[in-house]
Amino acid sequence: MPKTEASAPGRICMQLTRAHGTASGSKGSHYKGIPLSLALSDTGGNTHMPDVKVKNPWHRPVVIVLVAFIAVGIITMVSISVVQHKPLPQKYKYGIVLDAGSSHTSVFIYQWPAEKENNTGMVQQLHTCNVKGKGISSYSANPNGAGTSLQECMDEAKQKIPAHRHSETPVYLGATAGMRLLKMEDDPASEKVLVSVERSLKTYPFSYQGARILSGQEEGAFGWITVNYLNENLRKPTGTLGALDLGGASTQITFVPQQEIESYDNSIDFRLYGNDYQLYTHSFLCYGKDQVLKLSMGEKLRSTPDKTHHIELKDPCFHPGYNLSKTVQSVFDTPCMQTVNMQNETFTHVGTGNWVQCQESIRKVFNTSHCPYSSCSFNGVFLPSVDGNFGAFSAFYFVMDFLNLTNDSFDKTKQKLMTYCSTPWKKIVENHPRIKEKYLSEYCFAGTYILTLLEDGYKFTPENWNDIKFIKKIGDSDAGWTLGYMLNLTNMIPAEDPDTPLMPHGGYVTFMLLFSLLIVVLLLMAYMYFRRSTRSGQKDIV
Ligand SMILES: Nc1ncnc2c1ncn2[C@@H]1O[C@H](COP(=O)(O)OP(=O)(O)O)[C@@H](O)[C@H]1O
Ligand SMILES: [Ca+2]
Repeated sequence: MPKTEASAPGRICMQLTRAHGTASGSKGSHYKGIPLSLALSDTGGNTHMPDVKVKNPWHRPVVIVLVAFIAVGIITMVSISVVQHKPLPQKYKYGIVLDAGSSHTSVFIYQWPAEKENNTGMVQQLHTCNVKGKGISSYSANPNGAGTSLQECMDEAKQKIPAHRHSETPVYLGATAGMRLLKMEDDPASEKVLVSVERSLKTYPFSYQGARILSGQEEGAFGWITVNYLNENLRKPTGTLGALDLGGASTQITFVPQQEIESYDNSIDFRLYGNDYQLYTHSFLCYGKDQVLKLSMGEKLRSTPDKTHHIELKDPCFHPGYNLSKTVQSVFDTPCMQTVNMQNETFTHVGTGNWVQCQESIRKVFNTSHCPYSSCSFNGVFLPSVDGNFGAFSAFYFVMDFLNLTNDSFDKTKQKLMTYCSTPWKKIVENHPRIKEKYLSEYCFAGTYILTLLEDGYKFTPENWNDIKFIKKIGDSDAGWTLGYMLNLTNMIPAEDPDTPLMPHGGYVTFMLLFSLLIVVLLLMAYMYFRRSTRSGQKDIV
């Protein structure tokens, strides 16, 4: 883990204190006029005492020069320390992370002040670019296309980052559930896609650091680090924010639980800024919203009694009046479920817009029949009881924001969803002419899935529903795993709390100036005092 640094201002302050001590010491050696008293005792009872004129030692040029030197020395020292600690014109460093998701790839450019990389909240998102087309896992049949697809956004990154910083700017690509599924389905194809994106990223003047598939735990943990870093929770003793991420192919839940974590796979330990955290995290592969839609449609197709004739799939999660011919292949082209043999290659997807039935059908994708722990979410996965506030981002936010459900009570959310799902498709299209019809048609399903996942899956209740904050950004930065991933790989989150300067720069400079002025004044006062006392001594002698 990264080093901690001792702060320079502290060291300089120490030197100054010592310099002060030396100055008073040298003053002491001139005090009391010892040579003078010795000369007097030597003269004893000599009655023919000559008219001794003792010279004031402070008037000796050497002493005056010495005092002047001390004063100049102190002033020089303070000036150097001021210049040394003057905030330089802000220099930024940069980092690039590519989020290769199942549905699409986004390029994130981060920047941070070069001298403050170990402080929380210092790294900010400078720019994002959405790669045109689908996610890299969709290029399994044409792997070279995956690398080429990144070019436009990477060219943009070259423009956004100053050229003299290019060579030191790290670039990381992290792929999530789409690539996890492709790896399961066709390992060589997933390797080819990774090689293709690697080759493409290496053609840029940045410092290429690797392209890999993140594990579900990493995706959850880095999302948690991102939201807590951005909220500046990590250096405070206050509580942390749980993280809920919903993608197209997987979903993650990560938080600090109150109870013991009963399964090893769900536990991650961190030491950040001197605090220990034990996180609970779980990633449900195949439970992203696009895969669950396939699971739920596949289930409906499977349970159709007559598979020999053209199937009209009546779907309560789609709006009344929605009617579209789809291929069977488009539902079963996933390793998340087994294919069903059907006579026809297509079916008609017909919406009926019934929220209660929609939720019933979604519940079927959660297996709650077994739980080897004291409590489970679904599919036999351990889940401690959810505790504290949660940030829900990615598709959790996109869907709930579209449905205008980011600030409602649980009951109101349910009620509004019911009304929305039963709204005729024609009206929905009329109301949202600019939104892609594929997205638009799926919001009823996606909203219902989110509610069901949070309530039935994660056991949120109407009472703690509002502990979930649907968020897109914190400050200027998107909530998501990418920032946490980069902070970790660049060692920007130290295990121990970095030393902070004793006082802010302005205060430090003022303190140093006042302190050295005080020393000069004291020296002058001492000079005046001893001049006077040596004069009166001379008078006594004379
Ligand atoms: N504006 C939007 N409205 C609804 N859904 C969106 C919007 N933008 C992105 N999404 C969805 O968010 C999800 C993002 O998932 P993604 O990160 O690609 O996958 P994963 O994290 O599972 O690898 C996808 O389901 C995508 O369709
Ligand atoms: Ca994602």
